[in-house]
Parts: sequence; structure tokens; C-alpha cells
Amino acid sequence: MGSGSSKDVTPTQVQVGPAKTQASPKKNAQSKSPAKNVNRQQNGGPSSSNTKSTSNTRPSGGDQHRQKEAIQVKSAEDIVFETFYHQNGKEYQCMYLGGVRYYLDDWGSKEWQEFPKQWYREGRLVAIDIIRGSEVATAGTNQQQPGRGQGRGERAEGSRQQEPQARRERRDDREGYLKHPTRGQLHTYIFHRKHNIHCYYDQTSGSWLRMPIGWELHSEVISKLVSQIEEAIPAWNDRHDILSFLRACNYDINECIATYLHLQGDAWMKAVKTTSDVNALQVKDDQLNLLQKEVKKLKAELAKEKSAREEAESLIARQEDQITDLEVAEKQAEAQLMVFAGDRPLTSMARSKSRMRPVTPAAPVPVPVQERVSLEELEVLQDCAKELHKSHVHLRMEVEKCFTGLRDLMAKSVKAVKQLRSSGTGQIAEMEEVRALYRKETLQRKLLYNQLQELRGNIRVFCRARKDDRAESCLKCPTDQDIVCTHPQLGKKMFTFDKVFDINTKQEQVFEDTKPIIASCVDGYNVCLMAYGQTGSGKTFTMMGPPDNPGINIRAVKDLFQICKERIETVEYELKVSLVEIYNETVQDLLNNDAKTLELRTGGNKVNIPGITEVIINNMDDIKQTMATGDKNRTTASTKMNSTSSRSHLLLMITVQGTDKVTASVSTGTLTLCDLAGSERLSKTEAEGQRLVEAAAINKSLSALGQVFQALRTSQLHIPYRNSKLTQILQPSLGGDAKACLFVNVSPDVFNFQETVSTLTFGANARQVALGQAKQNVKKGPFG
Ligand SMILES: Nc1ncnc2c1ncn2[C@@H]1O[C@H](COP(=O)(O)OP(=O)(O)OP(=O)(O)O)[C@@H](O)[C@H]1O
Repeated sequence: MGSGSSKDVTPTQVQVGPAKTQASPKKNAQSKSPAKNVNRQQNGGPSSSNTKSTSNTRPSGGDQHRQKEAIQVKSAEDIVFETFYHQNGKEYQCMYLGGVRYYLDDWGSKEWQEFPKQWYREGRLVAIDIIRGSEVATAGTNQQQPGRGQGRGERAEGSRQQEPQARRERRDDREGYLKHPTRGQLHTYIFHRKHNIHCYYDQTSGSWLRMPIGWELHSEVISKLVSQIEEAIPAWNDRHDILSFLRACNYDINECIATYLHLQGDAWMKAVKTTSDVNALQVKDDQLNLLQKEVKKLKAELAKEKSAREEAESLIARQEDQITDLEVAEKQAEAQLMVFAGDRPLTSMARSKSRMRPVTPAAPVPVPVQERVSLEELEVLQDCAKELHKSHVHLRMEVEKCFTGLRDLMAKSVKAVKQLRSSGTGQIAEMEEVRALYRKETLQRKLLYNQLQELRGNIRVFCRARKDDRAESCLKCPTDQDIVCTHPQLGKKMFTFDKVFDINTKQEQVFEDTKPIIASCVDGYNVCLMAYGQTGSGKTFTMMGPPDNPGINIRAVKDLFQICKERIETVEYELKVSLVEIYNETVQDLLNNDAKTLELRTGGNKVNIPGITEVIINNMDDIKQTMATGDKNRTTASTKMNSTSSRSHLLLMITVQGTDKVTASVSTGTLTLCDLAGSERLSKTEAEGQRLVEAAAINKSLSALGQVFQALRTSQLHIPYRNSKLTQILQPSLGGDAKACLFVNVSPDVFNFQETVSTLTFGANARQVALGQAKQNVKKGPFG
């Protein structure tokens, strides 16, 4: 909510152009200029307007009296919310902005529609709220306004911060905030909507009751819807979950899928959706924890055993020392005995001992001759020696027993550690497998989403942030689809696109993502690529690029040649190139050295440009030469007119005609690569004179582009292609049988925050445009 991915193109977009031309009405040379309208209508009361569409909707003098209750509009950028009480009893929510009044057709299409003129005589308008233009401007010109799926509660954070206290206090209790674990604080609003409710007739009570979800899954109609969703998103296999989603989306299958895809990966969504997965993971986690605890326990035991072993070893060492000491003492005693034996007869024991032990001819121990040991003392000593020997043997046995025990324990511990290691590896491998599966599924979902977008024919919108080492960046790209724009005072805004290229993205990477769309022009599709953004945001860098690091234009032609070469066996291709510039609503042929102005003729969905120069190109040198000619003519023309390249739109149009060598069928595809003029607002450039006319022309064409997008998005019968030369020329590429791709180029400089938000909003709204499924332009040959 409140992010750039919101689905509604709000009527505010209609203002992209003319609303900005009011800065200096007197200096505008054109008498029917939108600026003049502003002046005239601002005196006209509540219906004052600044767009020429006012002529359709501005009430007559009598009608104006009936609107007395509407709030007085002070600025052309004010937005007034009103309620219209129709005499037939129905009530409509209305919005008045940019001189045009809209009503929310809650009883029919559920979309914002232009307010019918005759209604001024059929009911009563009561104003309920007004957002002043200054408030809207604070957070960028293209603020989100309430529409389907949007509300006043969704106004940008920046605008909110600057709202007066009184306004904030007036907010109703439907408004609120939600603290999301990953998305941060979200603004919420409870809308009052009519909902489809699936009921059954309860004979007992004689009334219609709401169908329980379990019953509803058995209903043929609902079961079919659920199956369709399961087919579209195979990973989503919880039918109860799908049905509850469907209910929440008013049984709108597209909204249900879109909401699900938009919210996939959301922490809260996951928790609800994959209970069994989460449980399985929980069990594994528990097992892992247990095993880890066991390892810890065993490690502690091992440490204990180690210290016991060390203790035993030191005990053994001490005992061995004692034994050595005792042996020395024994030897000494024996030596003494020998000495005594010389003087006295040996006792029977001493004799037997002397027989048992070979007396080593050891060096005689110097015994002081004076010290004589008595026989009793000798016997005591012998007993001592005997005892010592016994304890020595006993100790030796004990130590050996300890060693054996220790060895067993060590073997057991090593085995346990080995087991633990192998089971731990198993768990990790299993976790890795689950992760790989998850990644695969995410990729599959992304592919499915792309397919869905392709089937719907949505305009692909890519965002590219320009590299700028000088300025402090206000842009962050948390994922490859999201971009967050931060301003210290105006707050934060997040936008979602099909792809976001951050400042470090190389030209090759950008081209890789557009390659599949571009390549389809070889198969006979009309393909269009546009670069939109303020001056200096990197549009030309992206489309044309410097010679040593070319952009999409040159890489696209190279790729087309490559594809044609690969198919040479079966299809013969011819590539033709035209290059035009749209400056001040005139179309210049840049491949004609006489700076020829071209006329546009529209017939059906086709546009014909009589007399335009088309150059056949056969190789890369041809295209480079052609581009150089165009560049030279553009420079000559701009010098003559004292203009700069950023004030005009540049369109490179490539026609690829393929003739099948077997069937003779002919396919014709066009690739239009469009470097649009800078989209910055007039007030910033403070243009005068010629610059003002230039700016008005740019605003007119870019605003017309926005109007075309809005009309396509709301599936209106009339798409206003003729409102500008740009939209007229692009009609075949935006007209329902084409593939289109819009680049929104932004600058990271915080100084450009408002322009950046405005550009990103334009892109986010264009992303909701569905052109319908693209069609191939193939004429069958005589052989089928
Ligand atoms: N992604 C990028 N990496 C490096 N330099 C860039 C990048 N994008 C733009 N630039 C540089 O920024 C400058 C302005 O870019 P560029 O002329 O493409 O802007 P622009 O939007 O086409 O402006 P204009 O509306 O005036 O034509 C150029 O010097 C260009 O080389």
C-alpha cells in the first residue's frame, strides 16, 4: 500500500503535462494554451480547471449554481472529494481535480469515470474534503489518490509529515497503521465496499446463510476457480487457503493471483500458508538441537575422562618414582646385607633371597663401617621391602586396569563423535535440499508471473538508477524488483518494478533483460522500448550509450543480425532503419539531410509516415554510419533552432521483414527505441520564451503518454493517441497487439527526490497497463 506497485492509475496522472504549463500564462504565445485556460477558469468557481478536457466536463452557468455546496477550489492542483446524491436515490463518491470531475462507478464498472454533464441537473454535489495542491506537490506531482484499492489514507509519508495538525486530527477511525515484520510501518484504511457472498438456502430457518468454506469447495463454480488458480500457481496447493484468498478478493481470480504473487515471500503469508513445511522444519530443528546437546554432553564426558586419565598418568608416574626409590633402597639394603653376611651367618630367608636373586657385581655401596644394623632391624626392613613389592605389583595392576578402561572409553567417544558428525552432515544436506527446492520454486513462480504478465500483455517496466559518484544517494535497491527512495524531510517511498537495475549495473546486464522482448520483433511483433526520466538521469546512456560502451540501440541491432543469420537457411530477412526526432510537436526526419518535416497519417491501428527515409542495413557498420548521419542532422537542426537534445524525443525505428523460403509467408515486425525528452517539471527550469514552448510541447506529449496509459489501463473505448505526435507515432506499439517496455531512469541525487518520485510513480502506474496479448504480423504466402 502506498508503494509504487499500486494498481490504479489515478486521475492525477492526467496532469503530468498541462497542469505544469500554468507558470507563466502571459508569456505563452499560443492563445489556446492550457495556461490561458487556467486563468479564465480560476475565476469560474468550483469548476475552475487547467486542462483542456474541461471543455467536456465544465458545467454550464446554470449547472455551476447547483454546485454551490462544493468547496471553493483555489489552485488547479487542488483535489476535492465530494458525494453526489442522484435523484434516483443512488450516491456516488466523486473527485474533482485538474478541472475534471470523476465519480466512482460503484454500481457498474467499479472504476473512476468522468462525471456525466447531465447529472448536474439530476442531483446534488456535496463536498466532503479537499487536498490542497501545495500538499500534493510536497510529495511529488503524481501522488496516489483514492481509487480502486487506494484511499486517502495512502498519501505519501512525505506529504503526511507536512500536513497541518488540524488535518491529522480530522482523520476518521478507518485509518490506521500496521507494523509488518519486514515492510515496516504500513498505512491502512478500511474501505466500504460491496462484496460477493456465496450463500445457500437453509430450509430449516427459511433464510439464505453464508456457505461454510468446507462446503464451498464442493461447489462446481468455486471448485473450478480454485483449480484455475492451482493451475496458474502450482506451488500454491492449499485449496482452503486459495478459497479464503478468493473470498477476500471478491471472487476475482485475477486479483486473487495478483495479490498472492505480489505478497509471495511475505513472512506473514508464509507462516499461514506452509504450516506443514514449518512443522517439518521445526521437527528437524528440534532433532538438531537434541543432537547438539548430546554432542555437548559427550564432549564434557570426554574432557572429564581426559582429566581422569591425566590424573591416573601422574599417579602412575609418582608410583613409578616410588618404585624406583624403593628399588634403590632395596639394593642398598641388599648391599648392607652382603656386608653383614661377611661378618655373620645369613638367616635362612636372607640366604634363600640371595640365591633367588643373582647378585649383580654392583659397585660396593659405601657403607660406613661403624653403622651396624641389628638383625631385628634387618628383618623389619625385609618385611618393609616385601610390603613395598606387594603394593608395587598391586599398583601396576590397578594402573593397567585404568588404562584398559580409558582405552575403551576413548574408543566409544570416537565412535559417538563419528556418528554425530555423519548424522549432522545428513541434516545439513537435507536442509540444503529443502533450500534448493525453495529456490527452485521461487524461480518457477517468477517465471509463471512473467508468463502471466506476457499473457495479460502488461507493459514491462524496468527501473535504472544512474551512477553518480558526486552526490549522496537517496536510492536503495533492497531486491532486484524494489527501489526505495528516501528524503530526510519528505520521508520514504518504495516502488516495485519488473526489474530494478542499481547504479552498478552494466550495459550488458541491462540489455540481457530486454533481449527476449527485442528478439520477438524478428517473429513479426511490434516492439517498443522507451526511456523516461528527468534530464541527466541516464536515458541516452541506457538507449544509445557511448561508442565504447553502447546501450540498447546498438546491442539490439547486433542481436537482430545474429538471429537473422541463425535462421538464414529458412528465412530471408531485410532490416530497414528510420530515425526521427519530435521537437515542439513536429516530426523531423533525421536521415534526410534537408531536415524534412514529416506528416503522420493514422489508419486503424497503423500509422503511416509518407516520405520518411528508410535505410536498408546489412551489417553493424551500416547502422553506425546511419546513426552518425542522424546525429549530425540532429546537431544541425538543434543549432538552427537553438535547442538541446534533451528537449526532444528521439525515435529509432527498425523494421524487420522476413520471407519464409519454403512457404513464402512474410512477417513484418517493428522495433521502436525511444529516448524521451526530459520529464522534469517546468517550475524547476523556470523556462521563458522558447524554453517555455519547448517545455509545453514536452509536457503535452508526456502527459498524452500518461493519458494513453490510463485509458488502456481502465480499458476505455477511446484511447487518446491523437493527443500528441509522440503517442500517434507510438500507437502501433501501444495499441493492443504489441510488446512494450518502459525504462524509468532516475538520478540518485537527493536534490532530485521529487522528480525521482514523480518518475517512479509514472513507471509504477505504467506497469499496470495491459495491452492485451501481442499479435504477430504475418501474411501467409501461396504455400501456407
Ligand atoms: N549508468 C550510468 N553509468 C555511468 N554514467 C552514466 C550512467 N547513466 C548516465 N551516466 C552519465 O550521466 C550523464 C547524463 O546521462 P544522459 O545524457 O544519458 O542523461 P539523459 O537522461 O539522457 O539526459 P537528457 O535528457 O539531457 O538527454 C552522461 O554523462 C552519462 O554518461
